[in-house]
Amino acid sequence: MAFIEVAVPVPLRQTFTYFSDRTLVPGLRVLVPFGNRELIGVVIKDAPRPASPEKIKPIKKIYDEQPVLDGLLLSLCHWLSQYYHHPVGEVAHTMLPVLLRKGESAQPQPMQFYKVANSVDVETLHTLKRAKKQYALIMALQESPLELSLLREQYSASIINAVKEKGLIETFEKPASIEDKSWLGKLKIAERPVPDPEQAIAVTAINQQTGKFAPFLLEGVTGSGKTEVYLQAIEPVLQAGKQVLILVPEIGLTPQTVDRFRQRFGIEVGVLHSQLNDSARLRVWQQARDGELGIIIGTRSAIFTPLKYPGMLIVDEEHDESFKQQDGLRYHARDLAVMRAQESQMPLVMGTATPSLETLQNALGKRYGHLQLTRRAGGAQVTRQHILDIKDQPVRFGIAEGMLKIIRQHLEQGNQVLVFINRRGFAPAILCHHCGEVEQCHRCERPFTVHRGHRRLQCHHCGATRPIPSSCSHCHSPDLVTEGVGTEQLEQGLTQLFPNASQVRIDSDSVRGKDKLQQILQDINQQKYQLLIGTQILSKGHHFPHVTLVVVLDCDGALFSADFRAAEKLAQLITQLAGRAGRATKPGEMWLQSHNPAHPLLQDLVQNGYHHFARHALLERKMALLPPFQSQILLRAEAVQAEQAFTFLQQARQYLEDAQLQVMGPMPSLMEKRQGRYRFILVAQAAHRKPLHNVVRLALPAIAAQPLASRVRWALDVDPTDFT
Ligand SMILES: Nc1ncnc2c1ncn2[C@@H]1O[C@H](COP(=O)(O)OP(=O)(O)OP(=O)(O)O)[C@@H](O)[C@H]1O
Ligand SMILES: [Zn+2]
Repeated sequence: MAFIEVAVPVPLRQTFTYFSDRTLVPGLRVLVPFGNRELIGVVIKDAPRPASPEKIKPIKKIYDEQPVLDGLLLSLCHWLSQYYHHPVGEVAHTMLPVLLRKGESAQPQPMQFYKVANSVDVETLHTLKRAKKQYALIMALQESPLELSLLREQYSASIINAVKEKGLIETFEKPASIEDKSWLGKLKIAERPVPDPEQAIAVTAINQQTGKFAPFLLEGVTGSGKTEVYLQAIEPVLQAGKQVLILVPEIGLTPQTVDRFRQRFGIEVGVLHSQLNDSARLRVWQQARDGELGIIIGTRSAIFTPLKYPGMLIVDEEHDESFKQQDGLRYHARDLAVMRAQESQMPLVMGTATPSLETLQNALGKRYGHLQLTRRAGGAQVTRQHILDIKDQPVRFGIAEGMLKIIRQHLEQGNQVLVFINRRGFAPAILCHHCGEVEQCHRCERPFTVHRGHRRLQCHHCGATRPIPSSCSHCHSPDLVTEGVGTEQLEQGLTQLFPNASQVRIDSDSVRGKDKLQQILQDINQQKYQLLIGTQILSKGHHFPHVTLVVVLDCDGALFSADFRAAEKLAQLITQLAGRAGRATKPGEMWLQSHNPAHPLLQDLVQNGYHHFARHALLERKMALLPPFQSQILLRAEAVQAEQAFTFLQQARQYLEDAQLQVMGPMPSLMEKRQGRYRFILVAQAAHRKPLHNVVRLALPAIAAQPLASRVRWALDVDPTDFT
């Protein structure tokens, strides 16, 4: 009999001991009794013989023969649990694909596919033409057979059943086997551009470090050919039969990237993103683990993908906020990438035009190799940036007269214009013209956004919606007016102002659905649209060769934010937006509308660029004793009664008092109330990570044992990036 330590997915910072009739290797999944439930846990190691062995319960079931967390991932799991002060059982769960958390087999299973039945002839198909969806399904299957879960995702059960009953489709099974390194035989390098000198230096520098832990910041201005550097740097890695894992902010937003990798190497690329169904996700996980994929591209959680032959890690747009998980285990995928690269002894390339100050500081401090691309690829010119002072200027739909003129010029030359605004919806507020009352979400105490298209008000903080009222909720006057401009209104306005320019709106309301954005992006590059109106989505890595003008309507709000990262984020956004213009042969320009044209941040950015801004911002952070020169840990608490959340943090504060730490708060979060709960934060920071983490580690049990701990919602956030 053996005693085994198991990590169980419960919010307790410990492992639990069970017995088994045989020894078990770490990383296997087991079913264990826990209270009156049974839970799937992960074997951590052998446990010492407990004091009262008769009280130990048996392991009920062993799911795996091979560990689902290999040695390297298991040590990453321990590191995560330590560093983020998070229960190890929950960490192990987070690291696994959903189906494995639920107990599905980790071994590849035969897959059910559908194809068009052999007996179907043209005439039968003809009779289907009126049943449009059934017809579409048949046409799709005729192109290539589809796996069952994918088919279910795209077509309703009734449609699938209808064609099945008519005998038009039939199933077949694909065997479960996975072919180790089968991609290597198919690998062939498509024609590629000759790298310019800076690109060549970067590629060589990376390749000299093969087989070693070597983190690099690839700081390259927008359109400088960073992706081309990745492509050329991974070439020898793939040729040596090793795998490459690439993290990107959001694949839905940059489908072009995946295509570029596929086309360059002619092999299947494993793709992991949020819209993928659970079985497809598990399949990629298996293929990566068993060496069947050479390239895996995924979003944040793809950092947990097991690799049989780890060769290189790439984090594209490393500054992107989506790499930080904002609930549960609040990990930063970029920081984990550093850990993984170190464990597996491989190079890590973090690329961006707008490095986070954390990564930049590591590069400037020589902890990371620093590669720079200072020129745009293929002879494209740098986007010229300007500020338009709109004080006292007449404004229509949020656009100043002067700006309209500039837009008109670009449109008349047959070019595309991108207009950015940070707000979706019709207007960010609706208020009573008689008494001034603003319609607010009671649960968040913030104004409702007006969505004319849906005829509803929506709270952008909690999602609550209700019909647009016909009279003021306070004085009942029917005279309600909207305040400010959102994408919806801007679109209507621009249609009026430029009736001859075809336009498209791109925000999370207008591009719902999987392939819609991809289609729109294609249409944009085929010049179906002249005016592109949208939110942040438009700032992400897209290649728009015909855009020559980018207009930023309103960035003043961010200039006065209480969040110390607001300036960095704004500078990144503006620079990335500017990077969408002038990427090909035509020169591009960007105009920022502002009531504060002399603001030092805007001036610095426009005159000297992000490169200069970021180095200056680092000096400021240093003087202000802020990250990356200080480490922070944040304790958040929220409760229906503000008092409780506040008091909980105030009591917690006592346990954090230490000469080496600076503790700030409790203070209200930037968003003081959300979904009916009041929210407070407590920030602990220190110049060195170690003492900070030690104090927090010792304090946590006492904090968790406070009576209020069970009455408020609270969480710990290590290296926090979000203070809302
Ligand atoms: N050496 C080169 N010679 C010619 N064209 C190149 C070269 N390198 C890259 N390009 C082309 O330049 C364009 C921009 O390159 P790429 O998309 O790699 O830039 P990027 O730095 O990743 O851009 P961004 O960060 O702005 O998204 C692409 O169309 C690419 O094919
Ligand atoms: Zn709300």
